[in-house]
Amino acid sequence: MIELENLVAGYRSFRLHPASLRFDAGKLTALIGPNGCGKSTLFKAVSGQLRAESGRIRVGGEDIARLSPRALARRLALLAQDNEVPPGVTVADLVGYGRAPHQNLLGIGDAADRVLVDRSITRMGLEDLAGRKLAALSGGQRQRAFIAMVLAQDTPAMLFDEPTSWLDIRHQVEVLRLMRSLAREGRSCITVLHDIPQAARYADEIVVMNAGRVVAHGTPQQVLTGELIERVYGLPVEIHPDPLTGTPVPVPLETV
Ligand SMILES: Nc1ncnc2c1ncn2[C@@H]1O[C@H](COP(=O)(O)OP(=O)(O)OP(=O)(O)O)[C@@H](O)[C@H]1O
Repeated sequence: MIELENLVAGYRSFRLHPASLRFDAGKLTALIGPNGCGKSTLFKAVSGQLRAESGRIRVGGEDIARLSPRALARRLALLAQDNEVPPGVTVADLVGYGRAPHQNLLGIGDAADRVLVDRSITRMGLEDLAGRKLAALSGGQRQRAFIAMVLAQDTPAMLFDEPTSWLDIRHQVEVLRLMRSLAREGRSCITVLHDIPQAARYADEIVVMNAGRVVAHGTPQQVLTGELIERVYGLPVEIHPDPLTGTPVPVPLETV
């Protein structure tokens, strides 16, 4: 479980308004909101990359301010939005880095680590690319390698910042299904998504942010009203049911 209690964090020119939220284990939550509203800032605070100015963040009941970076990395993994590609590193190396927080200080992994690395590579369909250098991969292949690294970290809490960007439609669906099954395994999973129909289909809950504030939190049916989408995104929409799942789909009121 991830709990935020009156969390304030940010930069000189941008600050999150005090946020109190609970992300339960077993649930996939989608974090949505316009560009620049503070979604990545929230993730940076929860993953310890950005110090909270006030308030508390608990992961699995423990205050992250009291955890070492290594101890936090054994509890929470983050797929960042912009991942640097270290030169010379192969897919298998990168996925192996996911095990680092669990290994001794010499970085020596055991058989169980290797099994997890192999399983993560397979789960992302990267078997044929395992020996290839990241720098020589396409954007989508690289994104899948970074997701595999998060899988190998095997933490009870996982944050994904726009995991479907760069991916073709089949790989998008696979990643959405993967995040759901990671949640069903008992983890707290939170993902930033810009595709609202996908968020509504796959997420158990949706958190909506606007201008640094959490403005709604609930099930897709509860949260995704035309009034809210128009207020938050400044775009008039009509809500239609998804033809397969019945979940809400905002349709912009504009014809080409
Ligand atoms: N390192 C930084 N230093 C100063 N300001 C920053 C920094 N990173 C982000 N910001 C500012 O904080 C605000 C929120 O940015 P953030 O990246 O959290 O938005 P976001 O909701 O994730 O946006 P997007 O959907 O475009 O990814 C923006 O106004 C941005 O310019």
